[in-house]
Amino acid sequence: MRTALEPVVTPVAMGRIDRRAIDSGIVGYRLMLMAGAAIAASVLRHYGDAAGVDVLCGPGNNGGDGYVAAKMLQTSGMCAACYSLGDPVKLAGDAACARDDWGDEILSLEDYVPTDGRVVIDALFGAGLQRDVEGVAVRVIEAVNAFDIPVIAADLPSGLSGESGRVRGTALRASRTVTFAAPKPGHFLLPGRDLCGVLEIADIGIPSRCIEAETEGLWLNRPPLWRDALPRLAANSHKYTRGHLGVFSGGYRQTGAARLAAIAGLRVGAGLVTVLSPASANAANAAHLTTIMLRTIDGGADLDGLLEDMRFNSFVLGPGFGVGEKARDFAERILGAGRALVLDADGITSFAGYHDQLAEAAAKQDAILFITPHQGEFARLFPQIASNASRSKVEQARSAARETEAIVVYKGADTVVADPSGRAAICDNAPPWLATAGSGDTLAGLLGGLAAQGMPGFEAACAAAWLHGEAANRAGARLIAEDLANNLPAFSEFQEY
Ligand SMILES: NC(=O)C1=CN([C@@H]2O[C@H](COP(=O)(O)OP(=O)(O)OC[C@H]3O[C@@H](n4cnc5c(N)ncnc54)[C@H](OP(=O)(O)O)[C@@H]3O)[C@@H](O)[C@H]2O)[C@@H](O)CC1
Ligand SMILES: [K+]
Repeated sequence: MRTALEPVVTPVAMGRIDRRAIDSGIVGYRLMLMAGAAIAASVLRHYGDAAGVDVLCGPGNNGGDGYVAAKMLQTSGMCAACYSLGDPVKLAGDAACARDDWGDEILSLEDYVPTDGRVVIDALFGAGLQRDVEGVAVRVIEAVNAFDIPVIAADLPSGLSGESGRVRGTALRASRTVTFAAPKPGHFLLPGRDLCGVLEIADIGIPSRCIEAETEGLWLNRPPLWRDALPRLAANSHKYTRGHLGVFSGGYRQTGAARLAAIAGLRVGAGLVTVLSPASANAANAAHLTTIMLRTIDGGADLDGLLEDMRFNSFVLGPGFGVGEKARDFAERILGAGRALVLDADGITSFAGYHDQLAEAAAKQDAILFITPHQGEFARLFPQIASNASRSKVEQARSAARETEAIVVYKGADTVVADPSGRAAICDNAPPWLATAGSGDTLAGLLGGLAAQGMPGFEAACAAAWLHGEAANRAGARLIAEDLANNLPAFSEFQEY
């Protein structure tokens, strides 16, 4: 069974999706009934033997979901109590219908105290959170977090921005989050992912055509997004049809990073991989290389000579390379010769303050530039984008991709890939133990190896990030970077996902 692409939609786009569904004849309150039912079902499934449920209801439609869930749980025989933030008489529209259908006592949120054995439904704020949480809501959120009782969040843990995954003042820490129709960026971007607990995506009867009409080129990074673009071996494939990856080594004492990248590039399928080493580091590299070849590249003239061989079609520059003019010069020569370049680590830092020069080089015909910054490198290369904290990691990566004509792999436990056209994907499969020395070098090699095989840029970057996480999961918690390449899955395993 081949599963479909998984779109991720912003809260604003979700509002448009709701309106499309309602305009097509679906009754708005019906959506709220379905949303409340999904929350109630989750409570019964996971906490059915709790002593009771306390439903914390906000002043908007998120609160409405809470009243619906409370009614359904009460009808199922569970003891339910509703607490309102503000005067429930002021509720309007569907939320007012839900309050009336609840029809039982509504207590003030001021009077709520967490109670052992009971479950909390968090229906204070969802997609409509526009500003920092304040007042009694802060006190209650902090009390619930401190009490450590099960919390089921309606749509989003209250206080979490569905757009950016950031906390607005304070936020509840949920055990489970039930969202509706499609996940939001805040469910995957950190710290949001940690605050959501287990994420459930409930079908509330919104037709998929309404979701598809409003998706804005953002997906969860999963194999359906790129598996059809993976390199495929044909009976007549030979090593040169599988591409030739060149990985630049640093000096005598900085050679390991390049070898990690080179091994990953070979393991992911590049036909040939050559470590491009300064003469001073040849002995160190030669002592450790077998299948991977070695060639001396000291200066620009050596590199120009190598670039005359069109079979060298992809390069990794940066791991252990050193920061400075030489890295900039090499990157510009490679892009100028119309090759794929993965600019990583020192390669990225070398362009801090020279960002326009990089964009100019990336615009050269046939050049494909990948930039793979972690947070610190991103801030060095794109200080203005990074300092705009109101924009999500997705939006920041998109801006960086547009500005540099590059495919940006903005790394972290929530790696975001973005391309200049605005397509973007969020990765959620990286285990915490992937944060280890040499992990980034391996990712750069995977990407260089896929690019060498001619995989289109956006898909190659998404595949590299996902494979990197998958290999780490397979290797387990004692992972060191050397293990990653040996734990890559065969492509055939998920081509039929
Ligand atoms: N649309 C649909 O069809 C469906 C929608 N569904 C549900 O609706 C939810 C979205 O509902 P929503 O748009 O009413 O927003 P919601 O999250 O309830 O918050 C808005 C209220 O909170 C207030 N408020 C905001 N920030 C605040 C703060 N910091 N501190 C204090 N107050 C603050 C804000 O006040 P205002 O800013 O207007 O003064 C307003 O009163 C969505 O997440 C999902 O659960 C489902 O039923 C499925 C069908
Ligand atoms: K909520």
